[in-house]
Amino acid sequence: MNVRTGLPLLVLGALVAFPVIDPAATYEQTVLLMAFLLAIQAVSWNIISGFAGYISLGHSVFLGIGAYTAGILAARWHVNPLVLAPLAGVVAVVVALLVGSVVLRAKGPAFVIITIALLLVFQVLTVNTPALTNGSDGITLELPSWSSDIQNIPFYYAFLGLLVVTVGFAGWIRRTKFGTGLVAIREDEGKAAAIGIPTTLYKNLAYAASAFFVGVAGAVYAYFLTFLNPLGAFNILASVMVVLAALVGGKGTLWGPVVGAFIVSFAGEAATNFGGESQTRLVMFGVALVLVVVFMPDGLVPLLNRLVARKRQAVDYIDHVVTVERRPVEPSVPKTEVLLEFRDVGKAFGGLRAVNGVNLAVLDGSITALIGPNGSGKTTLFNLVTGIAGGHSGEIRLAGRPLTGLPPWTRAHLGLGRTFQVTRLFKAMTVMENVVAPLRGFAPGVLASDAVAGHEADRARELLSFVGLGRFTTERAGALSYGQQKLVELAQVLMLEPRMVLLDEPAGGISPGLVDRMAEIIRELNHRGVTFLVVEHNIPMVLDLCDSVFVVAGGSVLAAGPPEIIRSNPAVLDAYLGGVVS
Ligand SMILES: Nc1ncnc2c1ncn2[C@@H]1O[C@H](COP(=O)(O)OP(=O)(O)OP(=O)(O)O)[C@@H](O)[C@H]1O
Repeated sequence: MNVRTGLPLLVLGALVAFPVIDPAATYEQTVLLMAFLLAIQAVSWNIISGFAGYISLGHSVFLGIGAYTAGILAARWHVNPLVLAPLAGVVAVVVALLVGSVVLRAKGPAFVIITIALLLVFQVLTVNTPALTNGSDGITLELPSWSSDIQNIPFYYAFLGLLVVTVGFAGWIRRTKFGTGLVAIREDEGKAAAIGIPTTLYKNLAYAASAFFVGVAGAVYAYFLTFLNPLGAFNILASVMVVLAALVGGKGTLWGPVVGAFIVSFAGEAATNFGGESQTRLVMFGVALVLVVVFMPDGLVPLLNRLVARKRQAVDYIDHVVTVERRPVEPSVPKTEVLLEFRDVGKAFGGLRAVNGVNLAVLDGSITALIGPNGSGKTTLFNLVTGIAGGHSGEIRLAGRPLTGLPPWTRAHLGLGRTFQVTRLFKAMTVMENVVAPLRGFAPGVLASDAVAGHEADRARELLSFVGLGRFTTERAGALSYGQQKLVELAQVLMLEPRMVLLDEPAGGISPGLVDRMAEIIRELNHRGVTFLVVEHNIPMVLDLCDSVFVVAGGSVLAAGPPEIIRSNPAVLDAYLGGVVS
């Protein structure tokens, strides 16, 4: 057993034993159970905000919803609120799904503000529905059914048990394909969609998953308090504490929110005890938030992890050298069928016509180039094909199927892969995680499957060896050289088993040796049946590699044909190629 599993088990053992050893320590039990409650919320918050990167500043809204669900029903049905706890969790999930389908369309600061507004909306709702909630007078619940001798001990174990389950749940999510998808969304949502991850569904499920245990805990909390009112149940300070806990410990990590919740709870308690007035607590949280954001933006757990990793790196440092395995390339077969077609496609950004009546056909099995001066509309055409940009005129078809209206992930599932001009790997993930992240299709079973396992992991290893990076699987993607990142991005796209790959400047910014390797890989993949549309400024490479070339200028196709013709076309030479063609 190592420190990572041994330490939590040791702490858990001590926490389980504590009330047995000292049953009369009511105050300490209360402090601890409040820390457990904060940790349950912070770990849950971490699913939507730490993993997926959507910062919810009003997350304790689900605590209030769980508490009110249990409070209202317990008062009406005269049942123990603990029995209603699972139902409270389900109600929180239903609210999260309903609310999430609207609020998760917003991103960044807009989403943060909406989540605060949500807290206030529920506060106003509970005040203004007295028939259901007893309005601002609140709901008084029956006292716990057990003897006052043991007082808080059942609540202590209920919250501790819930915390263990919540941590287990969050840890399991992080290990699944769903969890990897959430981290991909956090790192680069557009890219995640382009590699087949249905981002809208993932975000909604993450929001719902982050609400369940908070709702369950809300029901237990209602019984613990035996009194509920709108201001207490939908409290902004309680929500800020959840965020602070996750930030202090390290959002996005499994244990960070737990560690942070204990630190924040104990510090808050100390401020209340020694600070004189309750305002001390507010000032302290405000100052702590600023200090954490400025000096420890990643939180405590990642900081400790980095310190340990730095030591380790000094011992087993690996030299970053790409080994190139040369493969024979046979002549490709003639192509006649159209795979990708643009029919009179136009796209304007305000008054600027970036793409203007483009007609273009990429033959199945070909390597087709799209060249043109900077700003001529090449990347915009790629964005229209992959669905990153919409709102165009005309029609784009893949294998005869119109792509209009399809989200980027469905286009990826149809066999459309794409690399980016500036590589867009998920830099915080390992090379392996990056390569297994794409989804070739979506079925509910995918969500729960292991992120890095089985056939997919084997295939990823195979692809990484193919591009010459087999030994970098455990390396963080951000630590690789730019050229290596380009190759990993290509391996990532190949996981989609694409029919067609759009390459945006594959040779841009990489060393001459890697340019040759890249051309060789493209040729070999083409020989295996992959069709390419390549945007590239390295004209000698393009003319050598491609079967046909489209030249665009000012958003329109200026010339098209095989490389020999393009090489000698006076209009093309004039507009673009100049002296670079050899
Ligand atoms: N999101 C956007 N909003 C406004 N204008 C844009 C946007 N994207 C592209 N443009 C403009 O559209 C035109 C075409 O840009 P695009 O990036 O497609 O050209 P490009 O041929 O790919 O250029 P480069 O070779 O430099 O990458 C440019 O004038 C650019 O400024």
